[in-house]
Amino acid sequence: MHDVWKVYPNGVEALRGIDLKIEQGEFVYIVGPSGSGKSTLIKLMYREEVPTHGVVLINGVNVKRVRDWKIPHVRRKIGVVFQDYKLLPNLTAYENVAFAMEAVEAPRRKIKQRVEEVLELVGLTDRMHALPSQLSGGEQQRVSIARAIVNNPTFVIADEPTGNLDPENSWDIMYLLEEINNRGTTVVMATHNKEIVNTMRQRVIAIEQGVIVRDELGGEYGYED
Ligand SMILES: Nc1ncnc2c1ncn2[C@@H]1O[C@H](COP(=O)(O)OP(=O)(O)OP(=O)(O)O)[C@@H](O)[C@H]1O
Repeated sequence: MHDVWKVYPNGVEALRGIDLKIEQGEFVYIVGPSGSGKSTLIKLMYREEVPTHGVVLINGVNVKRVRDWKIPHVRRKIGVVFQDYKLLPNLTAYENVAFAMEAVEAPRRKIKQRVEEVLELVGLTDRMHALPSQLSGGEQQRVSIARAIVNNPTFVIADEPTGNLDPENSWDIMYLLEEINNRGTTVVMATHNKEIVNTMRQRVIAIEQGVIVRDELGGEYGYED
């Protein structure tokens, strides 16, 4: 990101001059007080929002210049994980993950093999025919991680992935993200979880009022909440 500003239509300056480079294979936490701009920064990374000013490059592609019809092509290389999972309620765990491959028109014969592979990685082989409503929060988040990685993205973005989970399930999710990162995938995660950031030391970028105030390798959470 080069001098990135995001001003919402109501005049709120959510980001004010962000300069940031994340290399392939890094693990980065985005921290900061509520309303400081973390989600906005993350939305720019998966092209949910475009900058008001400045340049966002994802894998070398300027997201502002991407035509609408090409957005799915850019997103294919990005997996996104949300606090509230965002699974399709009428599809099973298996179908939720398969849907992400169908959306990018993966060959039918590959879908079954790959979906079963990622569901095994997240430890849900025996729950794959359950609906989201029949799964615990931790299990639902593991389905959403399987969905995020099924197309072999170059990076995974997680916006408070442990926000709705108890400590044990939160750690399970973190070990999965660590495993995904160890395989070479870049992971960017916005979080309020002090214990996780201070235990699993990684690069920490702190934002306050839309400005980067700290960027440290092996950093700490640094706030009291
Ligand atoms: N769609 C929107 N329209 C207008 N203002 C917005 C919009 N989205 C966010 N904002 C504002 O932009 C600022 C940054 O919001 P953002 O959601 O990026 O913060 P955050 O750091 O992720 O907060 P939290 O930790 O509470 O999730 C806030 O003042 C927020 O009210």
